[in-house]
Amino acid sequence: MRKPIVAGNWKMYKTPSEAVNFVREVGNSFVSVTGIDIVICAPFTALDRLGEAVAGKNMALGAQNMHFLKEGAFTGEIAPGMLVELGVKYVIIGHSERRQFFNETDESVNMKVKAALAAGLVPIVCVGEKLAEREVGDTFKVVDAQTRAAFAGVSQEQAKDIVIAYEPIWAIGTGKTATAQDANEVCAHIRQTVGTLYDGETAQAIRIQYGGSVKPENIAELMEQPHIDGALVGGASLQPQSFVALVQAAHKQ
Ligand SMILES: O=C[C@H](O)COP(=O)(O)O
Repeated sequence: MRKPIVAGNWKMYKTPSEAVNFVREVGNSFVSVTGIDIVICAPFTALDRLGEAVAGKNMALGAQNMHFLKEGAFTGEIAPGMLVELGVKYVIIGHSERRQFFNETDESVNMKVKAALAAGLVPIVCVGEKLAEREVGDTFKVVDAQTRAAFAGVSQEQAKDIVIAYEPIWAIGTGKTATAQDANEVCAHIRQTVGTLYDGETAQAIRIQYGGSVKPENIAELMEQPHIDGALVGGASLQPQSFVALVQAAHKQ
């Protein structure tokens, strides 16, 4: 039985004080919630104060990116150990916005996945096709290649800890969601790919989220699907009431 995971990806929104106010407004909503992992992936600048704010609130902290080296002369970059010291548990790797705007490649994604695992962070690895790729029927081919590349050189034991987020790029921030059935079909294919890389047990253990215009209104149907274990949520995770509603709707499944 895979534990569901709902993660908010705040992208480049919220100052540190806005982030702390969010947690204050969420209050104790999640304190007695069990059986689901609840994660906030905040901007780097908010992580320190958030670490204190979420203590005892049953929310884990995530970052949205990191460098693959432990340290070095890389102006503007953040190393895995810097995140660990702030109490960060998860890190999004290879989000399509980073692939599109910041030259993230399958190779750098793989290096970051390995570095995150080595540092004790749980990578949330994003895969997903562009609209043009979907239209020519290449969805499976694209997610298959991205998944294989991301897991290259990762041991079976480590692979089980990785979370994959399937995010069709055309559904991000557009209000267009893949149908729950279509999303499930792609997640099933990703699971199958993991199975060919490792084995059936690993494929069954790995958690796969869907992302792309997820809202409190559509999360339940997505979570009902057998291969969807959670959601990576952008816009709808920014308001406390909406985030609480997302977790509640996801948790009923
Ligand atoms: O990481 C989150 C995704 O990019 C989805 O964003 P969205 O929920 O605003 O469509």
